[in-house]
Amino acid sequence: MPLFELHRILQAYAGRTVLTIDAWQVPEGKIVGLCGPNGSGKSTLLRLLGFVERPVRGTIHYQGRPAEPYADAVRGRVVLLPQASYMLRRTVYKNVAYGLRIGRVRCDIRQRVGESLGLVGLDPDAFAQRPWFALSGGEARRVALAARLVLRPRVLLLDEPTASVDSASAQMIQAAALHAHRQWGTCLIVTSHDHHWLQDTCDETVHLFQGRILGRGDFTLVFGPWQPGENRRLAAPLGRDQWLTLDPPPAGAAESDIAALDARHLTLHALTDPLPPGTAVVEGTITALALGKTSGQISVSLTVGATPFTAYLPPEMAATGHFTPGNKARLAYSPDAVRWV
Ligand SMILES: Nc1ncnc2c1ncn2[C@@H]1O[C@H](COP(=O)(O)OP(=O)(O)OP(=O)(O)O)[C@@H](O)[C@H]1O
Repeated sequence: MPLFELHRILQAYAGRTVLTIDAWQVPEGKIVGLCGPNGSGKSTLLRLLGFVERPVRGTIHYQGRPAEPYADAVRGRVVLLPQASYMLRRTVYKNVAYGLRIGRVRCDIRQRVGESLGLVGLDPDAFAQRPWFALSGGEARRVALAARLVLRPRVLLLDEPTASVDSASAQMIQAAALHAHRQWGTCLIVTSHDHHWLQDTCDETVHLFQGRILGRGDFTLVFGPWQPGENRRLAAPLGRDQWLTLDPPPAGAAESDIAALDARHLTLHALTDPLPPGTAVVEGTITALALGKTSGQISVSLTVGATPFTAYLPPEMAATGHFTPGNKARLAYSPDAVRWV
């Protein structure tokens, strides 16, 4: 049975639709990443999954049953860490213990609070009695996470958990979330712009764009503006002498249309390699490599002009040593493999 099952979801604010998901399922115990540009609906989706907000239309089943915001079945079990987490005007200890107290969880509260602070790398002796205002931004973020971990939730929804914290705090936040996953089987659903972290950590990554799920995996978005190119194709300038050429959308060319290229449809080539027939090509500089946690797939980030692309590197090609950060490489694609969004 899926942990979450979304059916014909629509969310709108002040009459403006910001999220539409026809059908989507999240399996038990997984780590799912949500990525996509600003405003694509990631936080909105997390709020719906966290049952702190009701969709305008559609149903969300949790463990096979339709669930409502703040229902008993989800309270304390499905827990959201929002981007801007609110702290009670009390000590760190009281902030972390709060969820246990209001949920009347039977446990040794002092021990659990100490454990949770330890998990996020904060020494309970030094931090438990600190007032809420005597914390740095990174410490406050970790206290907010400790206040969720103390509940040992079934689902932990993390909205940009490592945004605007330093790398040491980010590592502690990531390690604490993974501890929950390993120790208690907590399902993690994480939004992040840190592509490499998602790649390293997640069983699957879902790409959102303009309030819709584009698909699983990595996509490159090309925003145009589109111009008439050769063979009745459209072309978008990417950089000096670099053009992405695509077949026009079926409804006709619109300058504002956005193209999505699935990383699975891009192939990487060294500059001297022959190219597959019928493909178009762009040349870029490799900026990073990452190894997918479950897929074992090596993903390569390249920039072509200012546009970041992601492609997958077959293991036999990795051994050639061509595809390392700083090197140039070519990306071949079939112009009819593109999706217009
Ligand atoms: N409470 C609200 N009232 C009105 N509009 C909202 C509200 N919350 C979100 N929106 C709008 O919904 C859209 C999706 O916002 P959301 O925060 O879900 O995007 P996001 O992908 O999380 O963005 P970011 O990466 O910037 O955090 C945006 O256009 C935003 O302005």
